[in-house]
Amino acid sequence: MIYTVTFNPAIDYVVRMDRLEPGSINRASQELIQFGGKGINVSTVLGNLGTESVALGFLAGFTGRAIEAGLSAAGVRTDFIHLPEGFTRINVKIKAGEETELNGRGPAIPPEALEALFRKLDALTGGDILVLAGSIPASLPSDIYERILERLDGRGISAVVDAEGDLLANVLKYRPFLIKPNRLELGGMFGQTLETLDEVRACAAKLQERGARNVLVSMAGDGAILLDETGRFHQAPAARGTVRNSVGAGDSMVAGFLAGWLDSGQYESALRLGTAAGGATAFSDGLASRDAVEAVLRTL
Ligand SMILES: Nc1ncnc2c1ncn2[C@@H]1O[C@H](COP(=O)(O)OP(=O)(O)O)[C@@H](O)[C@H]1O
Ligand SMILES: O=P(O)(O)OC[C@H]1O[C@](O)(COP(=O)(O)O)[C@@H](O)[C@@H]1O
Repeated sequence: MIYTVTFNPAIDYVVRMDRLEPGSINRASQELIQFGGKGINVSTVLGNLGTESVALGFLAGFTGRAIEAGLSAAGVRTDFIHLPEGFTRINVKIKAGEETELNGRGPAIPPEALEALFRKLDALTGGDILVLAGSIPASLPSDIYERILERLDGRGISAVVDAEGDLLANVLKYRPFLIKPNRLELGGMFGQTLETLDEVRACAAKLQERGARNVLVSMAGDGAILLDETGRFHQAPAARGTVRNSVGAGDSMVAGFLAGWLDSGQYESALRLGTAAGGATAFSDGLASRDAVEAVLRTL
């Protein structure tokens, strides 16, 4: 079974307008709600592709209840821990020519709730896949992903980590099956702005040397590169289409990659389905549907 963990889910409130003027009243020409947070997006797109998963994590308040109801209406299995105080954040994504994002902090996660998550993770067994994705609320220690992988180490569970900075750097020693930084996040880990593909490849190789088995670097409209565990580089140009809303494109790529890998055991096919899912989300208003992914696949 695939389990996704989202420490800091979010309602993504996506608004479109011609122009954003700071300091004045801006009115949206279109608005849309997505039940998000990185692990949740991965579960949703996996479900759309016909691959079952269980979404784990923490929810609070009315926004948390809305996410749980929305996921279950979409047929996604969930097993969230409900926090006693606060509310799940609302992340505002403004599309006004360029994209501006305002991501909330999220509720505090008390030690008992964290312990409850650890107990759920203790039930995972060999062959399971665990996706740890997204930021963590400020109340948690920054080594939390590391602690989870330490606890699961040696049990035959494949980890997928989509996170930034130290959250990602500190798990590499546990040999995660897959990591998926985007180009900006990858460069940030080395204090560099990555301009050329050679620079991207060199940084991906450094993360593999530190322990990651497969390194998938997404580069939005410039596609992605994969350094697979055999040391081979694969390059995948982005799909072509009209971009509508790229929120969740990276998570969709992770979902497509996993579904493709489970189906074929081939990295090339996994990357192809990842590229199609990422593109299909970028070309849709919400996350990629199965039909949208299949339509993009036919163009690759
Ligand atoms: N503008 C786009 N055109 C086509 N494909 C895109 C576009 N944006 C994203 N994608 C696809 O989705 C993948 C992940 O997107 P990216 O924006 O790099 O991830 P993240 O959301 O994690 O920053 C890309 O590698 C690409 O395949
Ligand atoms: O946990 P973080 O890093 O704040 O990111 C959360 C945001 O990322 C998203 O999961 C989208 O991520 P991607 O665009 O990178 O795929 C949104 O749904 C959510 O608002």
